This record gives sequence, structure tokens and C-alpha cells, in this order.
Amino acid sequence: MGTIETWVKKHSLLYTGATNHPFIHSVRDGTIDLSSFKRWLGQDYIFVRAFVPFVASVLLKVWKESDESSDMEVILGGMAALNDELAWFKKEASKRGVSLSDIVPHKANIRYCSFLESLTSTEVEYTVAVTAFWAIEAVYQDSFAHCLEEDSKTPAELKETCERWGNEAFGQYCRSLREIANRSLEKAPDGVVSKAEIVFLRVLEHEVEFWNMSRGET
Ligand SMILES: Cc1ncc(CNC=O)c(N)n1
Repeated sequence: MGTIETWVKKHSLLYTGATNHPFIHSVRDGTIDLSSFKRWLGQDYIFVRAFVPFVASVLLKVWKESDESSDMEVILGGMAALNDELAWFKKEASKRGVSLSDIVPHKANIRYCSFLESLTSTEVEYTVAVTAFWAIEAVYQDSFAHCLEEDSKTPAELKETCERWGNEAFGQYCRSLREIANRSLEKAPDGVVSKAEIVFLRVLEHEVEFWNMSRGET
């Protein structure tokens, strides 16, 4: 078992809080209201726009710090997928009558985006950044995969959204990121491993806050 799997077990309460949030339950059982979904959509578009430069910073670190050449391809693949994703947000927003240019970022979103920006610093080690990258992607994969399970009652018009992150290919990509993070953590000094664990926990907290915000609770 890798370090990441150990941390997911050790912090299972928080991990489950982020991946089995009431927002996701409401998608899964079909009780979500349209206003929450639209709020999530607009805010997540803003988040993803901040996520792109974060991934760019990970790409820079992989080039400078990683000794495994396949790492770059996985991260570059993730980056390329974000181009598609931004186009999807625009299409989805226009379909639902959400004007993306008028979205005001919520406080929880601003805090999360600032946290991402802090991780772009050259002072932040590749190991720490790639752990955060894995965690951010994994929370969405696990969350939306729940909405596609056999017994889920996800409304037909939300299936496409859930498939975006809940699909098997995205699951495989997350496992590749986890392997990359695990291998990097294995070689890292204790101080860096401790920092990565804290960053992992911060990501989970921000994700919980993001779902809370999407429910209109903050
Ligand atoms: C708040 C949040 N966390 C993770 C993701 C998934 N990564 C890229 O799309 C996302 N879109 N939004």
C-alpha cells in the first residue's frame, strides 16, 4: 500500500466528507435543486480557470524535479483535458441560461483559488504539488462516480456532468496521478512528506467548503 492509500485510511472521515457530501447525495438521489446546480456550475468554471495555471506550475516542476519521464505525459494529458472542460462549462452554462461573465466568485471559492495560487510558488516541492493535484482530481472522480452507481437516481439531465468526472478513463487518470504521487513521496525527505500530508488535508477541507457553498450554505 502506498503513502496516499495510508493517508486516505488515516483521514477517512475527512476524505468521506469530501467525496460523499450532501451536495453529491442530492445529485445521486435526484433531490438537488436547479439553483444549487447552477451555482455550482458558475463557481466551478471560475475554479477551473484558476486550476489551469496551477497545473501549468506542476508541469514546470515535473520538468525540473521529476526523474520519471512518463510523469510529464500524464500531467500534460490532464492539462489538455482542461481545454475541453472549459469549453464544456461554456456550453453547459449557455444551455442552462447561466451567464459566466457575470459570476461573482464566492468567498469559499476565492479562498480555494488563493490556496491553489500559493502552491504555484517555486518554493513548493514537486512532491507536494503533485499530491495536491491528485487529491483535487480524486475528490471529483470519487464524488461523481457515486452518482453513476447502479442504484443511483441521478436525473438524466445531470448524467453528462457526472460522467465528465465519474467515467472510467478519468478514474484511470486519477490512479496514474496517485502512482506518480506515491512514487515521489517514497523518495522525498520526511519534511516534504509531512508538508504533502498537510496539503492533502487542506485540499479536502477546501472541497468540503466548495460543496457547502454550492448548496448555498455559505
Ligand atoms: C472544486 C473542484 N475540485 C476539483 C475539480 C476537478 N478538477 C478539474 O476539473 C473541479 N472541477 N472543481
